[in-house]
Amino acid sequence: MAALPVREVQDLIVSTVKANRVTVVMAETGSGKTTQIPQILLEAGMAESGGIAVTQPRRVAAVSVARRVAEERRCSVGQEVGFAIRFEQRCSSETRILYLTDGMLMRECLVDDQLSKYAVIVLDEAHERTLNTDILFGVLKSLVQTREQPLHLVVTSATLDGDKFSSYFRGCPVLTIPGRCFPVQLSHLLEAAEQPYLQLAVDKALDLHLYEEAGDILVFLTGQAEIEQAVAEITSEIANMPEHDACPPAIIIPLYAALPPEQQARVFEPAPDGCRRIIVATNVAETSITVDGVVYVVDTGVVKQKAYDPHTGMETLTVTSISKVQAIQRSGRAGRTRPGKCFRLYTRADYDQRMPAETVPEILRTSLQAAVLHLKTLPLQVDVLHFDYMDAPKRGALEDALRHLYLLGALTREGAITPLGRLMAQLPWSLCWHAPCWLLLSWTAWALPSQWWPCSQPNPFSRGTEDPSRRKAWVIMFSSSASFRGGRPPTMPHPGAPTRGCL
Ligand SMILES: Nc1ncnc2c1ncn2[C@@H]1O[C@H](COP(=O)(O)OP(=O)(O)OP(=O)(O)O)[C@@H](O)[C@H]1O
Repeated sequence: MAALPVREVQDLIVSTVKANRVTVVMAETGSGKTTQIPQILLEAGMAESGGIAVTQPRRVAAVSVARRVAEERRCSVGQEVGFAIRFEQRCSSETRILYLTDGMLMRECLVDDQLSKYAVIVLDEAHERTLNTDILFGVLKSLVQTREQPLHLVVTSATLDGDKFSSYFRGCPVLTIPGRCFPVQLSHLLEAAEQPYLQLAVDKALDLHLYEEAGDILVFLTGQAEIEQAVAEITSEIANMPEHDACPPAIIIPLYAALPPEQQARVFEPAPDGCRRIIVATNVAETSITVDGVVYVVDTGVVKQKAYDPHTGMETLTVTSISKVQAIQRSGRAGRTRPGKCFRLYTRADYDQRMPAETVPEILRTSLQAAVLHLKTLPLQVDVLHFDYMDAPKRGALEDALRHLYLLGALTREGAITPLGRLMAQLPWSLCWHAPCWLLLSWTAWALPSQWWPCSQPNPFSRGTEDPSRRKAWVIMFSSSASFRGGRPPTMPHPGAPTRGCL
């Protein structure tokens, strides 16, 4: 196989990264940004004074890419190449290239705000514009200027606005690398469909399975319930095909973030001979990952995304149209190990006229109170009003968020986070539920007869019992049980414990 496009220009990449504190690299999906750039920089001796960290917006990508690069470098994961995600890290003092989620890199700042373990940080899939990535942009932009020991930042994506990124990063160079691995043939619906997208996607997957040549199929849907329904329908349709249709065997594989890691890993296991895999996934499969064997992509054009309604103050997960950037990323899951085809279940006019060019950054579609609380939990002393945002929220809205958090007791008058604020940041509920919940809790605590209290503890809120430490302990106990319902017992170490022992 010919060299990947990124390898063709490796000398240019090395000289540009060495000569600049920040470099933006744009290259087609599958051209080798995630797997090759860190190796190129390692081979050029750029990991001598520190390691190379490569951030990924999703855990599944961090793990699968680390495995691939370790395979290419003929080492075990955890030696020269490692990964660090919530609850799991495979790295050691030998590790030079570390793939980690952007949340994990943020938590590294907890112990070392200079990130002194790293000589190079690659912010991959920068177009995703998660809250964490946007904060890292601001933090690292300042760190590359101020850190004594040189730090190089590389920002990569197939689909970002190079000019905007360059002007944000003080006019840094933008390397645009041409060429892709294999061609991907795109097709759109000729006219708007009348069926719901779920039905369309199931029908398309069955059609491809029956009539197209060998190759796995990747179908994009929006969430777990839909995926389970699609998996059940495809499985039952294939099982009920009349024998004369000579339907070949197929394995149907779901993929979504809430699946246990060992089930997610099934996506990377090759199909048995003569068998086709049909993978039904959320946008966890949209960027970064290579699923060897995928030839056909079915793009429904929708995604489930966090949205904030300023009128109700509620955050909701809403099914909404993807952006053009996401459509390009989805089609880019084909054409990585062989030529591919992408079937878009929407018209060309929809793509041209209805789809937004880019995904709205998370900071602009999330509750600002939650975002500000998140910023305040960081040890970075972020000044939320003057932080160097790439797309800054309105100042008035930031001030409202600060005021509201102060009224909830999450911040002090000076704007510092309180212990209650830290608890609130851990709870799995939308912030708009906190005030009623705390009120209900206080009322219950005040009203309950003392013998009903757990473990016959005296009621810390009852009249006459004024022991503040007991009161605090009970609040912590209550909050802990709430956070446990969110899936993580409070006594466990924080999932984002930094990568101790790595590099
Ligand atoms: N697990 C894998 N199995 C087989 N081939 C792989 C695997 N991972 C990567 N590759 C090969 O390496 C190429 C480069 O992958 P890489 O993830 O570095 O591309 P990329 O430019 O980062 O893509 P994207 O923009 O989609 O993240 C792929 O196109 C594919 O040919």
